[in-house]
Amino acid sequence: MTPAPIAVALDAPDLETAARWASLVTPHVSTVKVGLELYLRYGPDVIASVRGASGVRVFLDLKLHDIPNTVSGAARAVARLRPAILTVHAGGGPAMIRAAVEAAPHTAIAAVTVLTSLDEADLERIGLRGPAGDAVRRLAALSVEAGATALVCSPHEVSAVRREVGDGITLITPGVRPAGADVQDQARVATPEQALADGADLLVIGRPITGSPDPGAAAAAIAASLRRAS
Ligand SMILES: O=C(O)c1cc(=O)[nH]c(=O)n1[C@@H]1O[C@H](COP(=O)(O)O)[C@@H](O)[C@H]1O
Repeated sequence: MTPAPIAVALDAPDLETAARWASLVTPHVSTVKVGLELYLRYGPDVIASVRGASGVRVFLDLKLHDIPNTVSGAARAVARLRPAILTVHAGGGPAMIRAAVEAAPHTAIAAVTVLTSLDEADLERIGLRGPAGDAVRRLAALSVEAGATALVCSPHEVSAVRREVGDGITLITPGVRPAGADVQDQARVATPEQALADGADLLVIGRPITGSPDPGAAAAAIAASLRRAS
């Protein structure tokens, strides 16, 4: 069976747990995501550990955000690990995004538009007035112009972003919760079925899978619900 278009966020406190989660979910999902918690603790070795024997695609979510020269060096430093995807913050601007794209030519640079944990009151406070969708579309357009081949947005904006950037750009949506699941610190959420129907290419799902007593079964259940819905 083809693995589902899901990146399981391995936000684990230790490498053993992350590697265990990765091996339990990889028959069911296409990708695993390594974020700041694991990478800052274990560094580059974490990539080989979670890739394991299966060779699953690894999404390295470091959300780089600095001046272009610094991001260029950082992207070059991790490019040798050959992650399939590397995140940068779109708010770093076009020159920064382009620097990452040029420094990691074999990795898809994914620009994070507006974090899915922010609601409109938060955006107002940080000076991004108006609907979240407006900021997301603006950041998406500038990121693609700067060479990003993937974008991260919430499921709420994914159809508008698809209209903005067209086909050929990978749209990645965190903020995904199965019906009835706790939204925790996410603000702009939808179900996996809805996110996919609205045009997402890859769903980032963490705690609804890794917080389950049986992460393999939780991943398999979401993958099956996506197959039924498609
Ligand atoms: O870049 C990301 O992956 C990301 C962007 C964003 O806007 N929101 C967001 O939640 N994420 C990541 O997606 C994952 C979501 O995890 P859960 O909320 O546990 O499903 C976390 O690893 C976040 O770091």
